[in-house]
Amino acid sequence: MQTMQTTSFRTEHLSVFYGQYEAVKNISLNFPEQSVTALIGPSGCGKSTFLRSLNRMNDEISQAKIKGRIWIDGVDINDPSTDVIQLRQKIGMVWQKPNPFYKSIYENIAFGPKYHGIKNKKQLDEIVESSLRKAALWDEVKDRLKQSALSLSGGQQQRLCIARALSVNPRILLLDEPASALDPVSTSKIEELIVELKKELSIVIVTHNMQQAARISDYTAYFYLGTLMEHNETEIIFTNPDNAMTQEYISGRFG
Ligand SMILES: Nc1ncnc2c1ncn2[C@@H]1O[C@H](COP(=O)(O)OP(=O)(O)OP(=O)(O)O)[C@@H](O)[C@H]1O
Repeated sequence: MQTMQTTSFRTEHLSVFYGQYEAVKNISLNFPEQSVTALIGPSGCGKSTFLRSLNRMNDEISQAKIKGRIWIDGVDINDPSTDVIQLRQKIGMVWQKPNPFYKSIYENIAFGPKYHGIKNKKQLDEIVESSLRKAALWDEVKDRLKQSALSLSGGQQQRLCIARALSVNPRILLLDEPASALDPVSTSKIEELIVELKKELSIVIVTHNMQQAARISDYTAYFYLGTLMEHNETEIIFTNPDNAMTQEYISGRFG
């Protein structure tokens, strides 16, 4: 019998600075396995900054610095010995705007596995098919794998980007408003997909859509001005939050 791979993932007193400005302040948050954690809060409160730091995307921003720790399976991801490419294999990310490579549908998915050394065509074919199936896109593209990824609709491109992230077998998926640029039908497909994917992964999603957070997440973290105001099971946050500001935000009274 195959045993489920386990992964522990958490931040400990994490702060993120842009120069002197502290955009994320001392946040300790645990991301349980096989669950979705939604990060919510008004514009500019540090959600994306926090999310990007979770797989070191902030490394690309020269003035961004972090304090505190991010632990994956007991390893500090910012330790100098951490290989960032390997880290991003374990912790995949999908952005708000679909960003497929200017390549075929097949090559978008095969790119990561090839980069990590898989050369066998049959093996690559299998990975492409299974990744597209997991992203609920296979049936729509199986007869046009050689076509450009840019020939797909926006919603299909976003599922392709999710399939691309899945192709290297991540343990964690970071999603930064993955459906905000999509129509309602594509949005509900992405939401269904997230609920399906959490059976194997831990997912962290930034969303401005309160209904979406309530529908798909197990835990919700409410950010305000860079601090974590409240974190709890989503049901509690949406029915009986501790903090009056959380209540006001989720009921649309500010933000
Ligand atoms: N590259 C950057 N350089 C300097 N400051 C930045 C940078 N990126 C973000 N900030 C600042 O950090 C703060 C947090 O921004 P961030 O984008 O993380 O917030 P957010 O909650 O994700 O906002 P939104 O919901 O509007 O996407 C903001 O004040 C923003 O102006």
